[in-house]
Amino acid sequence: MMTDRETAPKTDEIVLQTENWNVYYGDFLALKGIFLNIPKNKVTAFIGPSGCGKSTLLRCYNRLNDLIPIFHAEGRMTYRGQDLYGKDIDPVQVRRRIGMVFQKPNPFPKSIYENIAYGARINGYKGDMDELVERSLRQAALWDEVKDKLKQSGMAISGGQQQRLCIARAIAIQPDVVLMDEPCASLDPISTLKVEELIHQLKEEYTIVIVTHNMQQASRVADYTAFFNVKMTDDGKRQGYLAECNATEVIFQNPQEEATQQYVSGRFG
Ligand SMILES: Nc1ncnc2c1ncn2[C@@H]1O[C@H](COP(=O)(O)OP(=O)(O)OP(=O)(O)O)[C@@H](O)[C@H]1O
Repeated sequence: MMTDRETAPKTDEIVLQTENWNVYYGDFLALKGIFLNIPKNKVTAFIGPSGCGKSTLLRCYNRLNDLIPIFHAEGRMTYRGQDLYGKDIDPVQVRRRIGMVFQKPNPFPKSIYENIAYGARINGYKGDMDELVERSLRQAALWDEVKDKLKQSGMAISGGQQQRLCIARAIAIQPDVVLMDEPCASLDPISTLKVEELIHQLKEEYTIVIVTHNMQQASRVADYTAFFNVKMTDDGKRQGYLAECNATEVIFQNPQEEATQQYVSGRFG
């Protein structure tokens, strides 16, 4: 059996690193002993059965769990070598560098243009706003579909377009990392493929971590895949842990752990 320390990719430049990371909700230890490296300009997918802590870990990376009063974490999590949970770290600044796209598209009830411009403006963007809006929408592969209706509501477009608008909004503030929590869960197959193509392009500029329940999606988009699992504790609690992380083709074709093999071949989860 591999040790946890051996589960992380080592060859690439590392952007996010966790060492012996434990997450509690109240006194419930939801995620235990995570050692994981997230490499630069790659897509890392988190897969695993429900409740294994994929979203919990993802939300740790941009301090989003801070908003949950019963959350607390132990261990070390660094972003480019800096302690993400250090006393002098401003979570708002963290979220500027490490953006997030959620499962359900959540555009602001504002125009398509303002969906991009608003965040950029409150983040102090001083450049040409028209240019930023166009560039962000182009990067999100949405420009051609919305260029003639920038003043229309961002909520009056299809779900797939809304999700690409949310991605455009996330990248408009020029983050370093984009976290995606099941970004295609509410999309039709064609929109899903568009978002997957987009993820491929975005990794040229950004580091991406994606939670997905869709194993085909992980195999299509991810360079690395981390398989999380749950185990029953003696007192009957379901505790999440990182079973294995490796190059995606290894996880899908030649995993080291029996549970990974069973999960990727659809035998549980
Ligand atoms: N806000 C919260 N308060 C208390 N417990 C929570 C909270 N959020 C998550 N949990 C618990 O933490 C564990 C991990 O949940 P999490 O949502 O991270 O798992 P997941 O792998 O993303 O699951 P899914 O695939 O179903 O979305 C679960 O036992 C869950 O019930």
